[in-house]
Amino acid sequence: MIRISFDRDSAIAVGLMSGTSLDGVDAAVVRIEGGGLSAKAKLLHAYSRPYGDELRERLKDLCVPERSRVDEICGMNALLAEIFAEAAREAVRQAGLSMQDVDFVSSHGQTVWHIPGERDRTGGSDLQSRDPAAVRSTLQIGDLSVLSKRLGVPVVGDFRPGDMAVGGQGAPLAPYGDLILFRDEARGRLLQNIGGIGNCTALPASANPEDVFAFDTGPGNMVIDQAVWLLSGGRMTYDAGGAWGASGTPCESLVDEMLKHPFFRQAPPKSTGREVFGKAYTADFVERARRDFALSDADIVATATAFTARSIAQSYTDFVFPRCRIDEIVVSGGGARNAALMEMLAELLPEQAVCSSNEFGVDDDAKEAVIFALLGNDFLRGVPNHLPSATGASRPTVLGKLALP
Ligand SMILES: Nc1ncnc2c1ncn2[C@@H]1O[C@H](COP(=O)(O)OP(=O)(O)OP(=O)(O)O)[C@@H](O)[C@H]1O
Ligand SMILES: CC(=O)N[C@H]1[C@@H]2OC[C@@H](O2)[C@@H](O)[C@@H]1O[C@H](C)C(=O)O
Repeated sequence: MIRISFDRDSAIAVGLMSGTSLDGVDAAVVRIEGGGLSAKAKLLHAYSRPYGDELRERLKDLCVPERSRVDEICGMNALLAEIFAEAAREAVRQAGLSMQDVDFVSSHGQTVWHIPGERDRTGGSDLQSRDPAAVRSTLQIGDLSVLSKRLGVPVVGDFRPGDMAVGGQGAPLAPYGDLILFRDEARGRLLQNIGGIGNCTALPASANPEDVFAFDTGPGNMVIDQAVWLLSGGRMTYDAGGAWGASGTPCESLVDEMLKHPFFRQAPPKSTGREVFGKAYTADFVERARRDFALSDADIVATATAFTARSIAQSYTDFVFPRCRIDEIVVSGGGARNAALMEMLAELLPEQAVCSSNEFGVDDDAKEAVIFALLGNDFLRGVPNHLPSATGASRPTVLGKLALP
């Protein structure tokens, strides 16, 4: 086995995360002490570089098979890396550091497609006749070599395929970092990230790695964002502060119907994405809301918000609360800024304190970027950096790939 030598106890890393909401790339400059589950991370600076409307729409289309083009995926792989490099450089500058101070960058990349499990075994053991669109696989773009050559530092990335190669779903990976950052001896914590997709990590009090479980709860802001974009004729990309949603009344019977989607019944481990709750899903939802329920625009946004809140709460009732005691729900991701959504969640979950990860010293916007810095740190130390209990992998293994400058 090749083991990369990484013998320093403390490193400065930049974690990069471009998530499913396609709002931009988050960069976290982090000082990491040690490695593995006892690593300590201190966020030195968080920076987000937003994507303009044109780039966001291009990226959305790349994630829709009918509109996606292979030449554009190829080019976007290089282009996004250039954009990530600019974001990393700016984050480091704003932290008062220079690239010479940075030991490594660790990049999640941008997911364009994700097939968490084998859907179709047609062809059986004859590999050549298998349907490739049904093979367990995942694609994150933002080329690691381009990033490394531009920044002049080693870049770790492409974490998900390694988990799939040992039978996992390639997601969620954040629970490993949640365990490092939020484990508590006395209190059971549920970490809820609300990005494009919603995902939660259950950390029972004094959890060992095998006690942690995690899964995607369904859409995070994805349906709200897309509804807002459609209803505003492309002028708004999200519901700032949840104001539009708060001005309407949710149609609970439509939410009841939406919660019948098979994803919500599926037991964890499970993951989802833009393939399921993307543009087409929301276009159908908006059309039905108008045609069958005669909802106003404000009521449609309120209904999308209630759908997100109830899908999260229902996931806990079905899959978390029967398994372990939870005292606190710690929300991170851009959804923590949607007051209407946060209020609905607090109302649906009266037994637990619902708070933001900011209260634990982890910037709610930067949490995932910090976690990817931790994953890169462990890759360089040869330490397994995922939780098979969360992804369904058959064994712990070291995830990631390395590009050198
Ligand atoms: N002030 C705000 N008010 C309401 N919503 C907001 C606000 N700021 C951000 N958001 C929402 O948060 C989203 C971005 O969240 P985040 O950056 O956590 O997602 P992501 O990392 O791209 O997604 P994922 O975690 O699913 O990969 C935006 O698309 C928007 O819907
Ligand atoms: C394939 C993919 O990119 N999945 C993302 C996405 O965004 C949220 C949710 O869906 C989660 O499964 C995952 O990201 C986080 C960081 C994870 O792996 O834990």
